[in-house]
Amino acid sequence: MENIFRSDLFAGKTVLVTGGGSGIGLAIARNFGTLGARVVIAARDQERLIEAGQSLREAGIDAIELAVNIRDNDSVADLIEQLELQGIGIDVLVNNAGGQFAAPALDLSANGFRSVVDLNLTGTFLMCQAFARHCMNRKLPGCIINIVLCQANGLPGMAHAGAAREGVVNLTRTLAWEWSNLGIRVNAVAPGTIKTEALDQYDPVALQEGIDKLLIKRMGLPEEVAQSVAYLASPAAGFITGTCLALDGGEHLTGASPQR
Ligand SMILES: CCCCCCCCC/C=C/C(=O)SCCNC(=O)CCNC(=O)[C@H](O)C(C)(C)COP(=O)(O)OP(=O)(O)OC[C@H]1O[C@@H](n2cnc3c(N)ncnc32)[C@H](O)[C@@H]1OP(=O)(O)O
Ligand SMILES: NC(=O)C1=CN([C@@H]2O[C@H](COP(=O)(O)OP(=O)(O)OC[C@H]3O[C@@H](n4cnc5c(N)ncnc54)[C@H](OP(=O)(O)O)[C@@H]3O)[C@@H](O)[C@H]2O)C=CC1
Repeated sequence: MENIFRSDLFAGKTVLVTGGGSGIGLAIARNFGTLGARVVIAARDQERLIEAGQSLREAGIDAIELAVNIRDNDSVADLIEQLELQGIGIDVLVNNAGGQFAAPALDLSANGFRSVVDLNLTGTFLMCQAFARHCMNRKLPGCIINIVLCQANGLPGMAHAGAAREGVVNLTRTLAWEWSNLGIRVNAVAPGTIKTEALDQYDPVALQEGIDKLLIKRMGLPEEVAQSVAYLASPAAGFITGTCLALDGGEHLTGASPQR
């Protein structure tokens, strides 16, 4: 996909992408790297992360891999501490790590519900808070982009994820208020169905039914998410905060993918 941005747009900036070792997160990291940024990718699976980092370096991108479990506050604090010890300042945080499993609400165990909220909502909050403290230490502004999930019309079959992601959208608005005086802009991007390997865990028939309902009848591409994120992090979006951009082929109008 053609990149519409200037190749030195993020020169001198460092971008941290959680879940940057795969799928959408890796596309986001690659895009920022192509636009001149140093990128830090962080996730749990170190083997996959190192492979992703190598692929970025082979493309001439300055990339660093670090371990993090965003559900664990100590692990989040360790990540930031390691960056600060290495003298690396983060300018842009992309909270992309997340996920869920499909299950009807009646079948969800309390622990299953909790684990998805813990990952997507609490984990995102912990990363945001650690980043805001990092910005305060540096006395520099920052930018947060939270990747959520198209949930505007409810999310049948994924009640835990819908609730958690709507929570992140509201968190995005609240943090935009609270941290405006720190010069931190906070926005979200809500992708619909995006073509990544992670979709293999979903029923292909349910996925196709969802796509058939869209106004733009195809899956989105990770690179399309990456370019929207780059826009929101760029000076062109300097007057935008507290918003959530739907990137979903119209799914926020037509409704979510059908329940299984
Ligand atoms: C509708 C069509 C849409 C079709 C339309 C679909 C559009 C898709 C758009 C979105 C795409 C993506 O997000 S793609 C991203 C894909 N990647 C992922 O989703 C992976 C992320 N998943 C995870 O990280 C984890 O599995 C996560 C869900 C957080 C749970 O982590 P934990 O380590 O806590 O997991 P565990 O300890 O094993 O389990 C905790 C509890 O959750 C329950 N649990 C875990 N996996 C389960 C499963 N597959 N099915 C049932 N229950 C499960 C367990 O039984 C436990 O409950 P008890 O037994 O009661 O203890
Ligand atoms: N593909 C799609 O259609 C859509 C995806 N999304 C969202 O976009 C994001 C990326 O999805 P996609 O690339 O498709 O899927 P992936 O499964 O490839 O991405 C999820 C990433 O999150 C990381 N991750 C999961 N749990 C944790 C954790 N506890 N701590 C740190 N990192 C974690 C994973 O790495 P690791 O396992 O190594 O920790 C992985 O890199 C997710 O939040 C997803 O829900 C939203 C809408 C649609």
